[in-house]
Amino acid sequence: MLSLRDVALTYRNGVRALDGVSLDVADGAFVALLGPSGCGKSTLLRLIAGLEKPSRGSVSGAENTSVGFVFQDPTLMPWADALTNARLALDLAHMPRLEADARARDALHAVGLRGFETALPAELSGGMRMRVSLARALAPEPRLLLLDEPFAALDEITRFKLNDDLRTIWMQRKCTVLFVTHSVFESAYLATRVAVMTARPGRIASQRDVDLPASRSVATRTEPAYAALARALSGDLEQATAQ
Ligand SMILES: Nc1ncnc2c1ncn2[C@@H]1O[C@H](COP(=O)(O)OP(=O)(O)OP(=O)(O)O)[C@@H](O)[C@H]1O
Repeated sequence: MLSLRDVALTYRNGVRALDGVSLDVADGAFVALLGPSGCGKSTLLRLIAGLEKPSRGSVSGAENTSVGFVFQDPTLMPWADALTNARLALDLAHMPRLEADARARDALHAVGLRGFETALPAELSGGMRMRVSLARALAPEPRLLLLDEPFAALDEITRFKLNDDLRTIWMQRKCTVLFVTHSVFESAYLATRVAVMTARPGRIASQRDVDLPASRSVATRTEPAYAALARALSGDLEQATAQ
């Protein structure tokens, strides 16, 4: 569905963020992008979303697809309640209020925020604010969901819960997910495939299919197969960073 071929991007200040990225993401896949700090993971997501143009190579497959974007920071409008925040993209698309409200409410329910429609961001915890941000991305029912280290700033308990909820949403909505993370464990837990990036200028150094049962839970985190995968990915990451 989504295909990147030999993509390079050099910023105007001369920083070579990416060089030679090739990646295919099948319809319905959950791909984790794992890489060291500053390797160009965010740049890669912005390219896919059409927010940047490659200096070389091609990005295809996402042009006519609805895309949802979730950033590390929830970036909510502080004066607006959860429902209004979740409705933002629908309002910008001039969707009739009744339908937009229904869709935003559905999205808030999907992320576990039933009953918090009228809460302001300041009245919500960090995890709940991230849930609103996720609902805002989900409300237009995108086929492709791009997440840029969305849970990095959250405590471990909250992050684990959001990991499970994101897996459930992905399975229910059957969308394609591209998830950027620094965490070997998070990538192994979430994805169907993990693509490991090199240090800057970033490219895909290796990819590994995640051969764990589709249903993942707290028990997964202590299974030998999960530990073995995390160990293998740590090795991949070490090798990629040395390149
Ligand atoms: N708009 C820009 N102009 C110039 N340089 C940029 C721009 N955006 C990013 N960079 C540089 O490009 C490189 C890659 O940045 P990017 O944010 O894509 O990396 P990242 O892997 O997501 O980093 P992190 O994991 O730290 O969030 C960095 O060195 C960054 O400073």
